Amino acid sequence: MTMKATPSRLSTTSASFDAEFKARLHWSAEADAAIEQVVADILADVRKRGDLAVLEYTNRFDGLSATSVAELELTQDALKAAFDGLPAAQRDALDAAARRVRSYHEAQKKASGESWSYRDADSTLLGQKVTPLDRVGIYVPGGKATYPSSVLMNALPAHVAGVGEIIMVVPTPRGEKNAMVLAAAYIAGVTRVFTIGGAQAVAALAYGTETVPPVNKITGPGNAYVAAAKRRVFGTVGIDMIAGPSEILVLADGSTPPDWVAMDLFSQAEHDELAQSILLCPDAAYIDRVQAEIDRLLPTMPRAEIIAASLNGRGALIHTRSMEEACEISNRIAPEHLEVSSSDPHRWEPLLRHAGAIFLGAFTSESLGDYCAGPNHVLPTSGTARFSSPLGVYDFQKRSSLIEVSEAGAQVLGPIAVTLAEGEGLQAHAEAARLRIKQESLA
Ligand SMILES: NC(=O)c1ccc[n+]([C@@H]2O[C@H](COP(=O)([O-])OP(=O)(O)OC[C@H]3O[C@@H](n4cnc5c(N)ncnc54)[C@H](O)[C@@H]3O)[C@@H](O)[C@H]2O)c1
Ligand SMILES: N[C@H](CO)Cc1c[nH]c[nH+]1
Repeated sequence: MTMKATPSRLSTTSASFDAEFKARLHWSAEADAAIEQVVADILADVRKRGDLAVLEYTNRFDGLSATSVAELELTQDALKAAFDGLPAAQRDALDAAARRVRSYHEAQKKASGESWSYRDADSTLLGQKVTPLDRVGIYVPGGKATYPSSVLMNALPAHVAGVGEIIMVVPTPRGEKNAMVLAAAYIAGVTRVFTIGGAQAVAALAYGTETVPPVNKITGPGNAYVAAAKRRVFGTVGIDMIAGPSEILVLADGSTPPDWVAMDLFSQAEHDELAQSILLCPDAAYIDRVQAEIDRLLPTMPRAEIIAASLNGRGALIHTRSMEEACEISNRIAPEHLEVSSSDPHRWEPLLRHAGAIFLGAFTSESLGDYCAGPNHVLPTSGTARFSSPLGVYDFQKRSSLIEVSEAGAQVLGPIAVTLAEGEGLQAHAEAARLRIKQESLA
């Protein structure tokens, strides 16, 4: 039987558009009660039984027969050996990608990640001290594909931030270790690596076990189980964002070759059956041509089954009245990746407000951002780009306010604080400020 991928065809002029659009829109782990229940049970079990539970789930879900979690830790020698053993082309590509990702994040740190302070005229000092996190856990997915690029995207900004210890987890289904993943961990200076994944790995990092140290924050992308687990451990640890199944939205004016657009839609669909690829375009004939390219190209794809499941289940080709309307719908979707496939991308960019990353112009395939453009590929999904940002150096830092009030400053601030504290009925607050006000200022 020939496999077909026919994303839903919608039109904004149809009376049923809003309902159909809503039905297609966001997948969310919250909506999937079965996943939520499985994840809640795994988290509780790991919290209670530690290593033993991690071991059982890892053996069950990843098809291993390990006898201890310690056995699942990789040594630094193993990481180096993987790097040394790579074919030169792979080593060079990893090095080149790492250089670009590092430079981008160094620039990001300079722009917004440094401590700052200033003094008032009375020499009171005010500012913010930025400190790196002590220990972070980075999740590198590994169930349906392997992600050396996600090792770099997680670990390099952590390094640039100055994080003390970087603990990486990555599932290795059937015990198959990917040499590029290990080599990327070596290049990016990861401190410890455990070959565990899913909700059990998130739990181990959040609560700690006999073998896996507890971390301050967990970052990184993953499938629906990982996304649900991260959401649930928030509060015990920090998390970066919800970075679940991948998404692409292509906003096309019809000027890009349709096979380029079809392949860009495939590029995210091939991650996961739950991934989402959407095309928005005011030209119905162009949408037909993209569908024809989907039909032509699908049989050539090694991951055709996953692509077809994703496009049939969650994909959409949406005919809009205009590019302006396409931009407005894109803002409602708030996609992880937004490609502006237009001959005049800068005309539309100012209209676009919500997206994890915006790719401008026909030559900017989203996949270049996945690997080596420089910005981070760990991005918010499921509409969370309305309030979340790409993973960055700032995720691996925290800030403390700095306040040093001079004696003169205490005379200015004290009376204000006294009045407000008394207004709140908090007498000790008022007295603490009053004690520092000189008698002559009170007179
Ligand atoms: N948003 C982003 O920034 C971004 C970046 C890269 C990848 N991704 C996404 O990451 C995901 C990677 O998913 P993956 O599956 O390849 O790897 P993964 O590592 O996220 O998940 C694999 C793990 O899921 C768990 N699991 C699988 N089936 C289970 C079940 N029935 N019950 C309990 N646990 C189960 C297992 O523990 C397994 O080890 C994809 O959805 C991809 O689109 C997102
Ligand atoms: N597209 C993913 C983010 O959703 C990142 C990635 C890694 N490798 C390939 N792609």
